[in-house]
Amino acid sequence: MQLTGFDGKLALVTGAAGGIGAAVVRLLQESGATVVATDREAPVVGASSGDTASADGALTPTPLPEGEGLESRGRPLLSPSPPGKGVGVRAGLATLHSHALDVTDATAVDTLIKQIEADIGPIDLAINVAGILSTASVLDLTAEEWRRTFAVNTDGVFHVSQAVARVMAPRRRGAMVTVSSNAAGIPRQNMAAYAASKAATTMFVRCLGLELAPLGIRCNIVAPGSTRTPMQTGMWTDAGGEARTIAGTLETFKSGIPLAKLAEPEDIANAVMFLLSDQAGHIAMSDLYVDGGATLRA
Ligand SMILES: NC(=O)C1=CN([C@@H]2O[C@H](COP(=O)(O)OP(=O)(O)OC[C@H]3O[C@@H](n4cnc5c(N)ncnc54)[C@H](O)[C@@H]3O)[C@@H](O)[C@H]2O)C=CC1
Ligand SMILES: O=C(O)c1cccc(O)c1O
Repeated sequence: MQLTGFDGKLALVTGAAGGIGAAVVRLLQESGATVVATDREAPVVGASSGDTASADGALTPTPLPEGEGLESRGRPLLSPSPPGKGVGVRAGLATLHSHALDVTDATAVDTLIKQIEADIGPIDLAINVAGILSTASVLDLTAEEWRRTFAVNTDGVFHVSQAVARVMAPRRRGAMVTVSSNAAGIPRQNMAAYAASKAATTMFVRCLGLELAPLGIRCNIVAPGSTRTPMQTGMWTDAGGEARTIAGTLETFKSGIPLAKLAEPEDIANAVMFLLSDQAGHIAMSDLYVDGGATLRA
């Protein structure tokens, strides 16, 4: 099946310097969409041509000189990633813009979205990927860590989704996908703040989807399980990860997954692409689990 609906579209991605965000950006570009890739610091664009990609394919965040306009930050990506690795969308040249965006800052979110609409064009697709992991037992969790986790994972999705909804609503078209987590639905040891923040986000996106569906705007969720990105590998003690409250080896993390392997960032990005595509035209307010079956494991 060839996914369609991306050619000439404008997509905004948050958390684009991370493992999953970088994979989403790559697939969007390959599909012919113009992409505005954002992260706390502006992601380096063109990383899939090999100049700045790290071992896991994540874009390396790099601060940009101040005072540059959006257009000057965008440059065409001349070498799309190798064919065959992504979903079945048409490969082609696409423009990639890079911009710093801290999703916890509602004013910055609003300003950037207005700037994109004025300088580049109407946003057709928005993908919330930015997130942080908090690992502390409830007894140790500080109020500051709780607030910070919600500020990024929940408030951040609210800020971006609301600002995007406000520009999409009058046009009565568009699609949004939010990357939540399978932790949104299952209590997890030492993940109280994270899981609660994702549960709140998941319910927010369902309500958002309910309000926007009559306008023809589809809002959906992708719920990954363990995925091979810096967020995940940071917990592997055998891979030099931090000794966090939740720690284990790759084998420990695989053991809870019926498919007996971790997701790769592209597995998650493929699901995002499907939900954004024309082929998901009747899917709204849905959670798509991409966790190798972990959630329904007895
Ligand atoms: N890796 C995994 O096993 C899983 C990840 N997820 C979710 O997937 C999403 C992507 O995570 P990964 O790519 O795995 O992690 P990652 O750590 O590689 O990427 C997360 C990105 O979000 C960015 N970010 C953090 N705070 C931000 C802020 N205030 N404003 C803008 N950007 C900010 C980071 O700079 C980073 O580039 C997250 O929402 C995460 O919760 C969900 C389930 C499993
Ligand atoms: O399942 C996991 O391992 C996991 C790790 C980090 C973040 C998550 O959301 C997870 O579901």
